[in-house]
Amino acid sequence: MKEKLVIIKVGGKVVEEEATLNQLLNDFAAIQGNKILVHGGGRSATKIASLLGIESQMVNGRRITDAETLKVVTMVYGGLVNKNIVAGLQARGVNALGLTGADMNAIRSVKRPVKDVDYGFVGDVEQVNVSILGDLIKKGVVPVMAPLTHDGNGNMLNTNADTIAGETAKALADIFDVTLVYCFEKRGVLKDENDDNSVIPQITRAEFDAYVAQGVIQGGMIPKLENSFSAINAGVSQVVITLSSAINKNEGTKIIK
Ligand SMILES: Nc1ncnc2c1ncn2[C@@H]1O[C@H](COP(=O)(O)OP(=O)(O)O)[C@@H](O)[C@H]1O
Ligand SMILES: CC(=O)N[C@@H](CCC(=O)OP(=O)(O)O)C(=O)O
Repeated sequence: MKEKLVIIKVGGKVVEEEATLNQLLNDFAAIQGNKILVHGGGRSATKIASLLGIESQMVNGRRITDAETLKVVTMVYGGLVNKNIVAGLQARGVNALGLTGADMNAIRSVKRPVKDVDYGFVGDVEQVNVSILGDLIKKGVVPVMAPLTHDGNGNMLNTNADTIAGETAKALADIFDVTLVYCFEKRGVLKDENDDNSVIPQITRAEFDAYVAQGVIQGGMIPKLENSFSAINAGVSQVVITLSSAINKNEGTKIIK
């Protein structure tokens, strides 16, 4: 039987606020056994870019990443956000190791080809290094993964954190029994975005398509669910979308194959 592995992905709004981040780190520290934390930080990058006079542009939930923006996201995700989380986990007795995709060649990607949109320095994941991540985890190390990858030719690339979590979960499902939890500031996928009591407890692909057609599910929730279905159909045992303070509770929206 495969050992269990829990992968938690936490989004930008939670990591940017001290109180919600601290709560998440407490809850993450309480998880027993093998685990990985994948973080975003999109909101922090947008704020710091703005302070530097760089305007942010998102298309389909993805950041248009020109050369200057790439410098900002590398500093913010690989530096500020990642190291704050690593230090916070170390303070809680978790042996966290911060990684971008370049570190130990953890995730290699290819610059997204220009079709309708030129996303600039955005990477599509090609390969997750299962042996390196597996070895680290089996040694008791807890990887903390930033939403950055590399192309193997010396270039960093910006990669959406939901995708990092989904692709890492899929790759590690070869050697672990993986549970993937997307946590954010809402209680799950909602029937009415403004009503926190309207959580959809479980969702199939067909229901997802219908909700998108009705406009119930939109924006950043669409790629999050696309990543979720991709993971559950590629051998990940469980995928859940839930509130960041509920990662250890049996709540939120469960993705059904
Ligand atoms: N039906 C829905 N239920 C919950 N959130 C939704 C829904 N439709 C759209 N959203 C939006 O999706 C957002 C989550 O996507 P995103 O901002 O990419 O998350 P993250 O911060 O985790 O990366 C929510 O903040 C919410 O505004
Ligand atoms: C290519 C791309 O869009 N990358 C994302 C990476 C950060 C991210 O995904 O952060 P959240 O989880 O907080 O949204 C971005 O720069 O916004």
